[in-house]
Amino acid sequence: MTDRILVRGGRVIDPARGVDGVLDVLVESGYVADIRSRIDAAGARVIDAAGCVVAPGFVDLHAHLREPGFEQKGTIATETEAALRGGFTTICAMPNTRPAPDCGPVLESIADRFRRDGRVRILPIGCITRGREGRELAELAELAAGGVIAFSDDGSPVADPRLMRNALALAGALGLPLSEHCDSPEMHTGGAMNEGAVSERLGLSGQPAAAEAAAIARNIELAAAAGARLHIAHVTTARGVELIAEAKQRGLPITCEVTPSHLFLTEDAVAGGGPEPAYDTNAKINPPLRTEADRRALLAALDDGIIDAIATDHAPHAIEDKLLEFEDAAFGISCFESAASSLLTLAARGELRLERMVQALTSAPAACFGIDRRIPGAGRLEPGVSRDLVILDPAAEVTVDPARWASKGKNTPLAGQRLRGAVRAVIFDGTLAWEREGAHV
Ligand SMILES: NC(=O)N[C@@H](CC(=O)O)C(=O)O
Ligand SMILES: [Zn+2]
Ligand SMILES: [Zn+2]
Repeated sequence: MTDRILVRGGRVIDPARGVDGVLDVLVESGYVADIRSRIDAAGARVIDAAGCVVAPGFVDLHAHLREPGFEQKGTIATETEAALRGGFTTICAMPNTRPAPDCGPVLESIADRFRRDGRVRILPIGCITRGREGRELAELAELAAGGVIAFSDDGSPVADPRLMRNALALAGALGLPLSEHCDSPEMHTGGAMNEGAVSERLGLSGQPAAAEAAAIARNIELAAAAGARLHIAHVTTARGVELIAEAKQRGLPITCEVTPSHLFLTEDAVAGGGPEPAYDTNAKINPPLRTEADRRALLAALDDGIIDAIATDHAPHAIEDKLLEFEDAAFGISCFESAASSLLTLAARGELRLERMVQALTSAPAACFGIDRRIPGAGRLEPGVSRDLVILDPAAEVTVDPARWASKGKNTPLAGQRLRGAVRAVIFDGTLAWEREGAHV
């Protein structure tokens, strides 16, 4: 049985089709059926969306689901339920699992689990190298035939430039993008956080901005030589953005993403808000939270389209992975369930345009990986084709409460923070799949 739902009077933002206005949306028989200024649908369940934004279901290019191999951090069932609550109805799963999908049979077994346990649509990303070890190429052709949407060794940059060159050439020949975690770990001093004044004050080891910029520059050159599509995962530095802008100016098929964490937070989160350094391991992420100048450069680049998409890099960890000395704690922030609220808070502050935010969460990521060709209607609201939509309440006042999250990963530096704006409801596959209750996310 499918729902018949009338979403009444919301501000419908569908960047793919240039729609932005107060409209009614009728969902029926599993699809977005009609979008017009006034729809009468007798018998339909009515959701009054006045004051709310109605957008396509969000598309995430970068998420860590942890299963198989790290089920204490998260499972496909828990993390996709978290995705759903966050408004993400189509997500790309990074391959740093155990086993890692580096050949057809492993991919097939993981894809079976996705189909069985996924609460949202999951597109697998295949490894670049065997076992993600950076020594020899994975079975890229087999992975492409098995349906991967892209290749990545995320978490482990491909260090060997010749291997990277071969990977780009092969990925290009297979018509798939390669998403690269751009970093040069040999430039780090340990690398627990951003290298700079804060790391010095806290006595922590650092990752210089140059380590990201150098890797971005190298990978742009290799992609240009190979004529391949390169997607730069989680860019965090002002200099990285400049290099990407220049590559795009040259007409190279380079795309990139930024995380809500790097748009909303800076390295100061590591030290906490108070007078005493807090060494908050929940603010430990790779690449690290950077300076306020970097954050402003990321917002500006997102605004003018140099940064294509917002991707969560949702990285759940078990409590014991974070209850360690800062240098020993795991990297990563769990953020499916807080992403929309931190971005809407930026919009409320005037730091991010709402229309651009919606675009960077929907049509733009769908275009980066060609997702709309795999999943018709993904990232847009096309009557008779699209199946998912998100209702956002930009005026909601909410407190971040990870204890109530569906995600097993409670690792967020935002716990207890008051944010402005939240996901109100999510329609997935044409049914009302989730509605927020209470003043927390
Ligand atoms: N972002 C992180 O800090 N961690 C990610 C790996 C990654 O995205 O590089 C993870 O898998 O935990
Ligand atoms: Zn990464
Ligand atoms: Zn990641």
